[in-house]
Amino acid sequence: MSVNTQGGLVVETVPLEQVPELLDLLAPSSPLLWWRRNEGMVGHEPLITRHFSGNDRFREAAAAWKEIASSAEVTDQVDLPGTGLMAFGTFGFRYTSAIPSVLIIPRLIVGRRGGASWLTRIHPASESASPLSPEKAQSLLEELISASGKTGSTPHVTLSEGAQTEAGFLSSVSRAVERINTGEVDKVVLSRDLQGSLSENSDLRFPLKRLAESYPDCWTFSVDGLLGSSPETLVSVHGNKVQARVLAGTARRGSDAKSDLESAAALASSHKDLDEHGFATRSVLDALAPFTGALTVSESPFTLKLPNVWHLATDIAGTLSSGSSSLDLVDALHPTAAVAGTPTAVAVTVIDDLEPYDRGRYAGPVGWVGANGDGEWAIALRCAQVSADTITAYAGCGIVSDSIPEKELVETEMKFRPIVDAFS
Ligand SMILES: C=C(O[C@H]1C=CC=C(C(=O)O)[C@@H]1O)C(=O)O
Repeated sequence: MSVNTQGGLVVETVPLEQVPELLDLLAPSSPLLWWRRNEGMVGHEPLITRHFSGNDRFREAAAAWKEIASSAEVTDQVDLPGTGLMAFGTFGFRYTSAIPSVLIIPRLIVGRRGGASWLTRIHPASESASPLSPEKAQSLLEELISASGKTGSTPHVTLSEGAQTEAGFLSSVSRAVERINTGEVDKVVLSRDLQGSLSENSDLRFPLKRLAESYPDCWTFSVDGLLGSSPETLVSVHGNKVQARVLAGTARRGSDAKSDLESAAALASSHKDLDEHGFATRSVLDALAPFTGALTVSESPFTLKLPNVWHLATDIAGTLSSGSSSLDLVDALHPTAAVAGTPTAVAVTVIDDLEPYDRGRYAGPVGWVGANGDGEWAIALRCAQVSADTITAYAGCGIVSDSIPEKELVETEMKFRPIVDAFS
C-alpha cells in the first residue's frame, strides 16, 4: 500500500537499550530483512512501495528515492549505516521482466549494528504524532515482541524440477558451449529453477532464521517475497568508501579436512574457474572505474569457504569520486559477468534464448538504500521467490568453453542447498 507523501516524511531514529532476538520480530508472511553476522535491519508495515520496470528501472528508482529523501525531515540519534530514512529494494534481472523492481519504505525498522540497537519510525508529515521518545520507542518494540509470539506453521516444502528441467539445463549448457566455441560469446551464466508449494499460514521466519544461522557470513535477505542468503556483495557504499566482492568459480566442499583442502587448492589453480572468475572481476572493475579514484583489488582470487561450496573470490575497494549514490552504482554494475556473462549484451540474449523463463529478481540487486544514497546491495543468489502459495528457487553457473554440462548440473545442486535445506 502506498500513501500520499505530499509534505514529506517524518523519520525518527532513537537508540534502544535492550533488543530481543531481532529475527523473531520479522512479519511471518511478508518479512522485510537485511542481515549478516548477526546484525542488520528488520522492517515492518510497508508505508511506501514504489514499483519500477524496464531499462530505466534503476535510474527511475534513484530519482524517486532522491525526491523522497530530499523532502524527508530526519532526526537520527544513532547515525549508523541503516539508521534514519531507508528503503529495502529488489530489482529484476532483465529490463523485460514481468516482475516489478521495488523499493519499500517501512513504517518501523528495528536494527542492530556494531553493538548499537535502534528503532526508526517513519510516517507522512500529514499524519500527526508526538515526537518519538525512548519510552514510546520501547512500547512500539514491545508491541512488535508481543505480535511476534503468534507463529504460523513451519514450511516444509519439496522442491522439484521447474520450467528448466535437468535435461533442459544439460541441453542449454551444451548449446551455450557451442555458441562460445563459435566465438559469439566468451562466457554465459545459465540457471535452472526448482518449484514447490507453500501451505497456507507458512511462517517465513523459520526458513529465514535457518538461512541466517547456517550462512552467517552471507547476506540473508527478504524483500517482497524474494528471500535467500547471498555470498556476493554487488556493492556497498558508506560515505565515500565503495566495496564489492566478486564471486565466480565454484568447487564442492570435501567430505573430510584433507579432501576439502584439496578441493580448494584445485579450484585455486583451475584454468576454467580462473577464466570464469577473470571475466566477472573485469566487469566489476570496468563498471566501477568511472565512479572511483584508485581501486584496490586483492592480488589474485582467494578461495572463500561457505558451508555448501568453495568459491573463487576477489575483493575490491575504492573511494567514490563523484558523489554518486549506491543506486547509481547498482545501475552501472548490473548485470556483472558473475550472473550474465561476457560480453554482457550478447550473454543476456543467449540467456534469453536458452532459459525458458523470466528470471524475475534472481541474480538482480537486492539490498537497501539510505537517505544520503549510501547502501548495501548483494546479488540475489541462493534465493527463492515466494508468491502466494508457490516458491521458485534458482541456481546458475558460469559457462565457459571447457564447461561440462553434467558438472554444471551438480554445481547447481550445491547452490540450491541453502534454500532446499531452509525449506526442508
Ligand atoms: C549464478 C550463481 O552463482 C554465481 C556466483 C558465484 C559463482 C558462480 C559460478 O561459479 O558459476 C556464479 O558466477 C548462482 O549461485 O546462481
